[in-house]
Amino acid sequence: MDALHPFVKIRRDLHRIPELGFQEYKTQSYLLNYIESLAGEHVEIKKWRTGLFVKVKGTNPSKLIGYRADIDGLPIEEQTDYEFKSEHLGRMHACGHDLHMSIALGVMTSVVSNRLKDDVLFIFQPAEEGPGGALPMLQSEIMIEWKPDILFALHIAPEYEVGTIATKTGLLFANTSELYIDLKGKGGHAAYPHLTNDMIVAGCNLVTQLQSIISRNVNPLDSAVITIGKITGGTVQNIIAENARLEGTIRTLSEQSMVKVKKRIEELVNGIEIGYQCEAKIDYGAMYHQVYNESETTLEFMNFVREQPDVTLFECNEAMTGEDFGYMIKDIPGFMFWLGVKSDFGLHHSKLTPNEDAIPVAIELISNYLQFKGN
Ligand SMILES: CC(=O)N[C@@H](CCC[C@H](N)C(=O)O)C(=O)O
Repeated sequence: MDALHPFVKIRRDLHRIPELGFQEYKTQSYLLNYIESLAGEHVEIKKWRTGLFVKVKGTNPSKLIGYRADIDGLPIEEQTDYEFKSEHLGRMHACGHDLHMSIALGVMTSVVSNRLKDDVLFIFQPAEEGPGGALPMLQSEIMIEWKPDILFALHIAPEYEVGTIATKTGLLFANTSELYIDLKGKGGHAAYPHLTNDMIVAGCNLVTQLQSIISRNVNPLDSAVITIGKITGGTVQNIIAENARLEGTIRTLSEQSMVKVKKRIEELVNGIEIGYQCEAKIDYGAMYHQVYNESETTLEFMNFVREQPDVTLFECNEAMTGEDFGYMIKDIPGFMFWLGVKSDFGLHHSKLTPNEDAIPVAIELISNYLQFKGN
């Protein structure tokens, strides 16, 4: 039987211990443990909340190249058949951050043993799924001092075969905003609806109305999404619900559409308040800036990928996914790309099973890219 690739083993170790945003204590300690085993005078480690900055010094640096990997998991009960399944009840690495971390550790190992001329900053970022670690990390004293000259990141893509690298210049990921709507009416006996204001009925009606914003208020050529992923409300089956809460997310390709969608949400919620004689509160939670790939660095990377024997470049369209990495490359030139990991189940699914062959492929590609870019 073939021995397990060392970074596949690391991915599996990390897969067992998914933690939510800003609670990544075990993850941080696992990463630290590994990175300290590499450490020498050329490796400088700084902790930032539950994340890490690791600088691998070059031999004669003229720039700092940044590479970011996100580290948090999701509130999902895993349903894979893995023998290395999540050990944390109701938590899962269902967005591939376990692969993102193991690939970054593999690249770091290669850069430490094969130093570049330039410095490389590895950023292990907490809370990508929410409430967002990129912006506070970017504003931290550490990153102000260690501000990369260029910066990149990857995201696994279950829809592409292993060996596919997909990206484009310009807009890659949408603008996002979380959406929380609390409704408060008047509860009462299930048999006396005329004496109550039922927030289950109001909430369901609102969910349906929200869909009309996308179909009737947003230019069809400027896509947007409103997804309500969770509804809670009521107490038991024979009591009319006094409260309901809708939790969702808004995605838009343009920043103007985000403003417009929010304005329409507020108008419709206002209508619900009047129509159902209830009180409503809207909270937008975390918002992420779009991921916009800077032309020069992206084109250079795309040309580099085209020359590599084991990978194929695919020029993809933009996606409605969000990523707070968008904040990091708002002012620092850089890019993000998709890494093919073919899985029958997609991102945020309880049965996501990325093909681990993508791990060595990515480590080799990124290590070679860094040798090309940083020497
Ligand atoms: C790559 C990915 O799946 N990212 C998440 C980011 C979530 C941002 C925030 N919590 C929201 O829901 O708006 C995504 O769901 O796209």
